[in-house]
Amino acid sequence: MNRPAILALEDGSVFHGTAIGADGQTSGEVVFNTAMTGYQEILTDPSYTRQIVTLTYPHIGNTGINREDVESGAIAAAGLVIRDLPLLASSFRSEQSLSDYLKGQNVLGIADIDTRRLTRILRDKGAQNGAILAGPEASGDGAVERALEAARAFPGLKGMDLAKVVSCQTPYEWSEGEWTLGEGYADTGLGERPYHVVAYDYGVKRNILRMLASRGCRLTVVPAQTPASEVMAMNPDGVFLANGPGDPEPCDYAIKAIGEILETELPVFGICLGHQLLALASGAKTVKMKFGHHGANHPVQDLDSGQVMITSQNHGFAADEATLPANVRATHRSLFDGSLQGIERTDRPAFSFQGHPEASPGPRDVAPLFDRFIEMMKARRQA
Ligand SMILES: NC(=O)CC[C@H](N)C(=O)O
Repeated sequence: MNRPAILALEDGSVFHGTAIGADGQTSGEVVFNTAMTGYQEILTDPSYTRQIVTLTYPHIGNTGINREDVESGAIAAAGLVIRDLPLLASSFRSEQSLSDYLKGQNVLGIADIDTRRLTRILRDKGAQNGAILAGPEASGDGAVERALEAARAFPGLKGMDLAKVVSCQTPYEWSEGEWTLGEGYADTGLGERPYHVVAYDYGVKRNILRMLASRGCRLTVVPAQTPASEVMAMNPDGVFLANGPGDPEPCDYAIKAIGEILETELPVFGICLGHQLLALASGAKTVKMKFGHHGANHPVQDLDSGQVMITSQNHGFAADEATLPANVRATHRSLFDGSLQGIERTDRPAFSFQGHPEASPGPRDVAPLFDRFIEMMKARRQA
């Protein structure tokens, strides 16, 4: 039996569809993602915390759910919006249906709505605060009004510090990711993995940790609010700044710690929220984008080589190129809207990227950025 669901937006738009996850109510910022694959990675990306994700590709759930293709331990998105849930999931790796997965984690989803109409609204008006009601909540008198009220009650992501909310609470070591001594990774005689990297967990995706580990890094993952002094006391070869949800600007603890780390000669590499925080700690400003970048085929240009890379993206804020101080250089730009996609410090071994070099939706064009971080750590050690 179909269960009803309602999606309402702050602008008054209402969509009636079918519940595919848990019953109840959820609210968040409604965004759209244009990737054709990767719904598991998207749902479990901690950067989607408090966001309701609309997938523009119409058939979602075809390959079911497996245990491996996850970026964290649980679904992070506040809800899922799709056009069509196939009746059958088919893959030799599938262990569960998308619908059961959502229900099992008490996450709401809505299907059978016109996601093209929804996406046009989000593109024209910008990301909207919204709410989903599902099951008994979505039927009967006043359901639409309740949904609209819940959508308008969501305060919006601007000013919301979520990095410290989703971060790990205690430090842990990470070593998953096959490491073989490859060309360019000279054995330093310091054991299996030669570089010790402290990774700030603002909502880190597991494949980032795997990609660092597979390049010879021993990782200590630390909570978002760890002071710089504690990180320095671990005597790392480099510091990694993770991706994460919410607005970077209110993360004052992170901006302060990164500022202190930048006073040393430690190599620093940031991805997404980590990129925005490196920019803020260097004196630049960040802005909220209209509808952000969420997809798996965004062209980004390397400003030095002129090369264009196909990249995965998931961000709603951006570092503002016009505010970069003299010691920060723009290295990458989006060819969709010209927004800043990468920076480097001219006075420090520190750089960052706005998109997701760890993602591999097909293209792996940006993966060499991980090698660049390794090279920086190697150079420091040889200096
Ligand atoms: N993926 C991320 O790290 C996202 C960064 C930040 N929360 C944004 O929306 O811009």
